[in-house]
Amino acid sequence: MKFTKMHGLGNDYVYIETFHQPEPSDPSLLARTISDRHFGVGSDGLILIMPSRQADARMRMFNADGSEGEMCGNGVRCVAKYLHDHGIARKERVTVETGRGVLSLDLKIDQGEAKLVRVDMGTPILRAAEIPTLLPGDPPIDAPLQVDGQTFAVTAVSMGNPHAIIFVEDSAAFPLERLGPLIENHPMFPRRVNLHVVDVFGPEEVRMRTWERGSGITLACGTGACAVCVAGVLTGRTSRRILAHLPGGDLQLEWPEPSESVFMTGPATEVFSGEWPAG
Ligand SMILES: N[C@@H](CCC[C@H](N)C(=O)O)C(=O)O
Repeated sequence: MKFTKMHGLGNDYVYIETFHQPEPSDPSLLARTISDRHFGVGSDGLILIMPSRQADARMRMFNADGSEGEMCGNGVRCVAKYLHDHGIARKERVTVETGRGVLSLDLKIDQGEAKLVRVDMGTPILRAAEIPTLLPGDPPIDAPLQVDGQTFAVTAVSMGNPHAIIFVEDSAAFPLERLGPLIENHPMFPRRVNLHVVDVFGPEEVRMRTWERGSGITLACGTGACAVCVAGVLTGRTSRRILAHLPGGDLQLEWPEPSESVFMTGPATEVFSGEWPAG
């Protein structure tokens, strides 16, 4: 089975395209084996690029633990790049069907290759029941969450997948490795959650670190950066257009109006291709 390794700001996935080969029989199991950084290719998960009746392609994403996520912001930029660069949809605007509907992506082409992608990520979901979270508030804004004897102020936002945002003084000092799994699996988040700790440098600039549901610490999270942009506006900490510094690099986020889409702009990079022995 042919695969391509790609990343968005170091958030790396193994991509398997099923336009020209059969779908893997058990993508959840394949995600677990192929993502292993010692015994597999090594990645934050697996992404399938599949034919779609509604869009140029359909994306399915699986975390490193084999669980399926509804959306992946860094992943969908790479899918758009793959569609363009590999000749499946050689256009400057492509559409991708995801777990949160059909998204539209604009590609910046340089010497025949897509380098930068701007994505219409759709409107954020702010109803607590649909995020889903049992935290107080609709949406929960700086709601108290007790973890390990401490209380954190948490804002919850869904971009199709669930996110919890905690604003802190110094995200670099936050014990993400220890508290990440406790918050991911907290009873307040019935479908688990992606956690982001954020320090605000100014109304238009933040720094963030992420613990991802199903994959642990990653170098970047696209849907998470969108959720941080929304949480910054909801809590009055940032303006509607921000630059987010993530461990793997920078993303630009924009949420023009409360009822409108969030837009994310960032790079997409292909690393190498190979063949995996079994599907
Ligand atoms: N890295 C992604 C998000 C991947 C899915 C997430 N771990 C989940 O389970 O919701 C991104 O760039 O958005």
